Amino acid sequence: MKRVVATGTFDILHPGHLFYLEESKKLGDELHVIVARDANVRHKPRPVIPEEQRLAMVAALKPVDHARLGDSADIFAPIREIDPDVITLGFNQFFGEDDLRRALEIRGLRAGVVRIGGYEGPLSSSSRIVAEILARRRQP
Ligand SMILES: Cc1cc2nc3c(=O)[nH]c(=O)nc-3n(C[C@H](O)[C@H](O)[C@H](O)COP(=O)(O)O)c2cc1C
Ligand SMILES: Nc1ncnc2c1ncn2[C@@H]1O[C@H](COP(=O)(O)OP(=O)(O)OP(=O)(O)O)[C@@H](O)[C@H]1O
Repeated sequence: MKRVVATGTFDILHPGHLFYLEESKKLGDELHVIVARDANVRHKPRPVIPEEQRLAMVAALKPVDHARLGDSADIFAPIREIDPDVITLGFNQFFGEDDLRRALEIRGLRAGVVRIGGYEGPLSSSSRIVAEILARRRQP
């Protein structure tokens, strides 16, 4: 049984998320998704959708076998529990492949790291969807 872990914020779902999760699932038998905690999203504006609601939507997607909220303090705690064969990074995730490989090795975790490509859709980005909503709803 080959386990794959995918991660992300998943604030306002779009086909780019689906593409990332489908490609991740193809790399193994069981796809586990770690959804970022609200408090841990500091590299961009805080998510609009609360963490439990983001988790519920991700868990309902076809390629996803298991989804959970991430740990608040140690991002490697869920990895230790799941013990995946592969961890996928999305095309725009800020973690570097080699940095992540090194961090796993230091902790004695055996997972390989694979970067998934980008999906080209007209509105396949949570922040672009938010920007589009703001632009369309702006009062004249
Ligand atoms: C291997 C790995 C494990 C992660 N585990 C957690 C976690 O336990 N808790 C959490 O809040 N975020 C965790 N994250 C971070 C987020 O899921 C997400 O990748 C990060 O916030 C980048 O978000 P983005 O998808 O918006 O670029 C993890 C990321 C990686 C790469
Ligand atoms: N268009 C896309 N193509 C492929 N993968 C994507 C796409 N958009 C997001 N992903 C991947 O899905 C996962 C979760 O993405 P995230 O929650 O950061 O959404 P996002 O749309 O990229 O957000 P934002 O626009 O705010 O940066 C990440 O691994 C990310 O790389």
